[in-house]
Amino acid sequence: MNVLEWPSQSPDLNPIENLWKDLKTAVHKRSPSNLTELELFCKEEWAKMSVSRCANLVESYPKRFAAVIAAKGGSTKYYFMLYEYLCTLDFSVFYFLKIMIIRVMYHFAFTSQLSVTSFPTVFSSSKVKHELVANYSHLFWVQGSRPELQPYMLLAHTDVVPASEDDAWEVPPFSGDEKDGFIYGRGTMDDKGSVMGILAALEYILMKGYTPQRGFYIGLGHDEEVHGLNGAVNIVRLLKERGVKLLFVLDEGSAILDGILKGLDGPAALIATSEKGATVLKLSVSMPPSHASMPPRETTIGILAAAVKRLEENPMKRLFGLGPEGGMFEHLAHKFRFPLNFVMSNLWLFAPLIARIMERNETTNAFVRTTTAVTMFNAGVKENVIASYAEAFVNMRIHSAQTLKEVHSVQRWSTVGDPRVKIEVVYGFDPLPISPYDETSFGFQIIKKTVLDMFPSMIVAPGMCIANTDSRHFKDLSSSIYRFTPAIYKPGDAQRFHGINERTSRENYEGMVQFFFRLFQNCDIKKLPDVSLDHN
Ligand SMILES: CCCCCCCC/C=C\CCCCCCCC(=O)N[C@@H](Cc1c[nH]c2ccccc12)C(=O)O
Repeated sequence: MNVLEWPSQSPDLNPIENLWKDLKTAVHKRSPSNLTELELFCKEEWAKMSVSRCANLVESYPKRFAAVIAAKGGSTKYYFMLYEYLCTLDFSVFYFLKIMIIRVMYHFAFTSQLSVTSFPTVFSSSKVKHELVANYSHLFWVQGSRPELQPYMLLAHTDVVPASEDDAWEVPPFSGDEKDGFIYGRGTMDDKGSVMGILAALEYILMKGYTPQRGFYIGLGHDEEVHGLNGAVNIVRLLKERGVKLLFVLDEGSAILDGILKGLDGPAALIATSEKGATVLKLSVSMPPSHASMPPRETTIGILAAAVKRLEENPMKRLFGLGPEGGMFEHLAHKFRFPLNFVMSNLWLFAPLIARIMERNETTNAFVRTTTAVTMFNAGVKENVIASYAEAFVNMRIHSAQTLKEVHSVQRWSTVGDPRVKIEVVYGFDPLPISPYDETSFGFQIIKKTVLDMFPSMIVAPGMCIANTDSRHFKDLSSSIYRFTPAIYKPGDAQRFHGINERTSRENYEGMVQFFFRLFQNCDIKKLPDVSLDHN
């Protein structure tokens, strides 16, 4: 891995300076009267900063960069705009913000350079066209020798969710250190492992002098963890403008599960043919603030907490067997131990019983229903003031047998059930269509063949992605969207996604490179392999 220098600390080049200005102005307006209030207001105002404001600042980076080069490293107009604020900032109070933004900058510095030196053949080959999209996402076009063949596309993303060194990681989360055969670090599973696997495989295949017959695209998004609205969405826009239609799309979202589905003997490669829908709701309660010595019978916090508790105590209805997860378990049925094999083969009868067993575990519960997760709760400004405002964010993942509209109405009318709780929809989309997986589905069968080339006795079945991926933005470009990473996950690994000790084994990483190396070649085969889903 090519580790770059830290980005310049020039104020012209650091978007943190603009955010500090915003923060300072906002906090100043609220006139904090002591240190506690100052800290509180800072945190509240920081939480209010919009993603689009940050994205705009980051997007202005190339302009600033050009201005600094033009000034031969000297000051630019950007510097003078910020200078007065810089002079007044208390660096100790803002230290944690600074660290956060430096990390973001470091990330962008890495992704925008994308290791040209690590993949010299990729970046110098006449067969590969590389372009930056929305400044930080990458689009590669690898030209095939037979332009009449429809291209396919591989997706991955370079951005990650935050990780804190205070969270008891076995090795620092941004070190990329190897321990006992595992590479640790934020992003190793989600999703820098795929980025590196795809690029390393491309590097090798080009070095080998192989010319693919079927052209393909590689899209590496930079903002998947915040919905892909700049990266994936703009890649799709570009491809649409160019009239591209894709034979299939392959993204993260499922894997080889070994021991995660209880009762299943041996590992199973689950190629997800769909993904759940999602919605984020904001619940809020407002009332006039008052003195803590004369509390009203109910407070904003109490009302909202009760609504949140109702949401947690009343999960959405069981839908197991009514979506693509039904097909998944039926395909796997013969690999389950008795009596589960019999039960799984007869979901029409036993689905309600299996649902009750599966809902006991948080990973398998996600296949049973639309899930409800209360992820943020903010309220109160002072310990002796009755909070005038309380808000909670609820993140729901919608089962394929339900719609966004249905979920919204259930929450509004039955579960929250208190008109004092305002419900706003922050974001939402329906479950994704189910991609084909029959014997004539080129994408599915080629992915399956590639898995079987590597692991001849592996059971391969259509699966279901319980989270969300950038591939959902590609549904107008292809009806064959698959989510699968050739990594083997064991019990405990699911908790490493967005959690602590995210890691990938050396074997998984090697497997990733091998998989894509073989996939590039398998996509050139003339006739689909004669395999059916039941033959493994
Ligand atoms: C979530 C992991 C479950 C683990 C299950 C165990 C099996 C592991 C097999 C495969 C790996 C799954 C990979 C999932 C990729 C998830 C990518 C991701 O995290 N995307 C975000 C997108 C997102 C960001 N904010 C929101 C808000 C609302 C909906 C979606 C998103 C995500 O799904 O959270």
